[in-house]
Amino acid sequence: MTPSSRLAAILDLLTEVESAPRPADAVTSAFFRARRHIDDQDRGAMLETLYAILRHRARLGWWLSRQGRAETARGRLLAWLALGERKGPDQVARLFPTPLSAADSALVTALHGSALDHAEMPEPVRLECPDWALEPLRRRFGADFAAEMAATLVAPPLDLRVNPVKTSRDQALRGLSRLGLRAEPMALSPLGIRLPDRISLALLPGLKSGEIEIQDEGSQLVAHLVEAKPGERVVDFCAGAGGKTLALAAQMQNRGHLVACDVNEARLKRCAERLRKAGLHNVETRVLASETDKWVKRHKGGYDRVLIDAPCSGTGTWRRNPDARWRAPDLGLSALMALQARILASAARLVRPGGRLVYATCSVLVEENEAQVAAFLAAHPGFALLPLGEAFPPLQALGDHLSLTPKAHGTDGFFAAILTRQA
Ligand SMILES: C[S@@+](CC[C@H](N)C(=O)[O-])C[C@H]1O[C@@H](n2cnc3c(N)ncnc32)[C@H](O)[C@@H]1O
Repeated sequence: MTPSSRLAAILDLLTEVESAPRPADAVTSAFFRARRHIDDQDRGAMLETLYAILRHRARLGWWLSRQGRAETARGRLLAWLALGERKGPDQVARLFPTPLSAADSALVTALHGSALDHAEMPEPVRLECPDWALEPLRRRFGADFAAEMAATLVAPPLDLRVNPVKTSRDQALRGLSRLGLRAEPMALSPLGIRLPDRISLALLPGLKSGEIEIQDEGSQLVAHLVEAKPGERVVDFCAGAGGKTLALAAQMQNRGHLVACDVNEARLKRCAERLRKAGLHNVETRVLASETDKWVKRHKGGYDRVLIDAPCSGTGTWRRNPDARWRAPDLGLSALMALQARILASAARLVRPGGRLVYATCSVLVEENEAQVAAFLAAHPGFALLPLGEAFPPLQALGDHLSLTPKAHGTDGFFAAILTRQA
């Protein structure tokens, strides 16, 4: 691609991402599937620019409205070229795929030479924090609020989890090094591998063969804390497309019974496909009508381990999905919290006496995490908190709950509490 045709494609992609109600990663996958002629190098460069623009969305919007421009994809791309790539008006005019209007040229001329951040920007704009999450995040992070928000604006490394049913971590590391890729074992997750450099996923044949999966270290640790053992009966209550189901089934080495439940049938179908590819066949997928589906009542006390990876605000995923912060949770925070409490109370019935319940979210908000667990324990005296270090000694220093954040731990934001049902 010439620089100009690449910019035209970026503008098309950005326009689609901004107009579609779906997450940016889903839109980009569909975009490139429909344009197989775009090679890996161009695709990588396009994604880099797209994600840089998404990470600066509020600040670019602030500059546009200061110049009296509407916040459109075209305006944002022009502002990015001037502020982020520091291109002058002549360069932008040469590169841009369509002629610049007088207003476009005026915009680029006005912005050229300025930094992306400006002293007059309100803090939520400078930190790219949406209004709906401002107060809960300030409460959660206190003096660390700005630093934690800044950490969500740094591109994350590529995290992989090895599928122990097909290979070992050492073997996978050797394979990556033979491909000339820098890869290191993760500090905390025993099956994790981190690739610090940006690479094309096409370079990883293990993804196709099911030997490795893409999974953030925090998500791997949540699955690890379930400690599902071969031969046990386990439920993944909010299994979705199966990120953690795959990890649990692999821990069980294909022995025992794992039920992957969700209210969303399409996600469970995707989960079943991924399980097949990974060579995991001890899993039953089950569509629930709601968290109080009759199936739950019929299987009261029937499972050794239950994982609830609850629907949540997703505030822990902003580093990987920078566009997610601009989509307020569909339900609103308080309805989401009420749903989490209902799911927790209902799914807890599945745990046998002496069994383990893990409540997890990819949120960093206290309301969805510690407060939710405290309310559950107060209402369910038959359950007790198992301190993290007792379940997995390498995490002892983290306190009673797993509470990960991008700044403090270099992972996505994840929460997990381990609860045991008294025998
Ligand atoms: C955070 S996502 C799960 C992600 C998944 N565990 C993974 O690791 O890929 C939460 C899931 O909860 C499901 N969910 C929402 N409401 C539910 C309910 N009432 N009962 C069970 N699952 C529900 C959603 O469909 C969604 O797939």
